[in-house]
Amino acid sequence: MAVALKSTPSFLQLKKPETHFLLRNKPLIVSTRRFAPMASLTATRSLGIGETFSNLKKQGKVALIPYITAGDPDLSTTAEALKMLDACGCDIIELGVPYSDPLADGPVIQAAATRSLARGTNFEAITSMLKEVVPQVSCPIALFTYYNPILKRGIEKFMSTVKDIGVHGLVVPDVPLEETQVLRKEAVKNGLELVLLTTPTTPKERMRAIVEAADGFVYLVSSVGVTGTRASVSDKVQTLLQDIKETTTKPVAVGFGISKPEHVKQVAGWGADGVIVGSAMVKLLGEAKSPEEGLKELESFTKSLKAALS
Ligand SMILES: O=P(O)(O)OC[C@@H](O)[C@@H](O)c1c[nH]c2ccccc12
Repeated sequence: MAVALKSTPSFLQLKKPETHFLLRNKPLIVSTRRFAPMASLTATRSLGIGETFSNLKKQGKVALIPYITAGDPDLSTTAEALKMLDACGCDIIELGVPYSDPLADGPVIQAAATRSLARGTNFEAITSMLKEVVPQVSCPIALFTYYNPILKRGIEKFMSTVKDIGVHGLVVPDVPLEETQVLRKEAVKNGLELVLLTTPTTPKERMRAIVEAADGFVYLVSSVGVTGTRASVSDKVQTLLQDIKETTTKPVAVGFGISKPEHVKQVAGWGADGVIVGSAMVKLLGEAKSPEEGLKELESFTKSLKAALS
């Protein structure tokens, strides 16, 4: 049963879509992992998002941040994909909780959510998979979910669950900026960093408020509309990056439409601290002839993006 939102999510209005993301960083060298034993679990946590970005910055490196949909094609393949993406040197992983109404997503990620839900993927199954996998992965994982499922579970309960499974972050694409406060308070209470999103149409003042409130890093959407690969990345991103960097020293990662090594190189060259790739990854994994095939294709694609950043 969906919980009615108090106000229309700003992201969905598109005229000034903002979304609030939360991601964490990973240590650059696994041996530098800092463990904070979890109260209720033996699970340990890698470095936070902000720390991972500063590790990368010290080495002049840019974060590679993939997004995949949990349970597509199935949860055991998701578990393998998380470990493989980590082994390929991804710095942060955005893991999507499939939702019936993914309005901010384009056709590829919508289809992935539909496939995953049709298999019966639910939040409980995802969290138990993550309890197993998080300790085996050196890079931080951020759970990506729409706002309704959080409201349905209750923000406090949801946040403590996310913390207990060792997840580092939370991505909520449709929470109105005005309601971020509550989410952020609970996130901070549970040691989670909330990354906020700004877009090409976010007014300067609003962008400043988002940047101010963002933890970890700022998510800059490269183009208006929904997620999905684009033939090229708009060179407006360069100016947008400069505008944001004039207002903050926080790291800025760029997402939407990025699907080739040359896109990754270009965005990194414009000064982005991180590059986010979703649909191109989801397509390889979810639309392959078999899960093994999908993992293989995803691995070589990820390596090609990683090579473009070294
Ligand atoms: O799929 P793309 O165009 O590569 O963009 C990243 C995007 O998938 C990921 O960050 C994401 C998945 N679903 C979202 C919804 C809103 C904003 C961002 C997202």
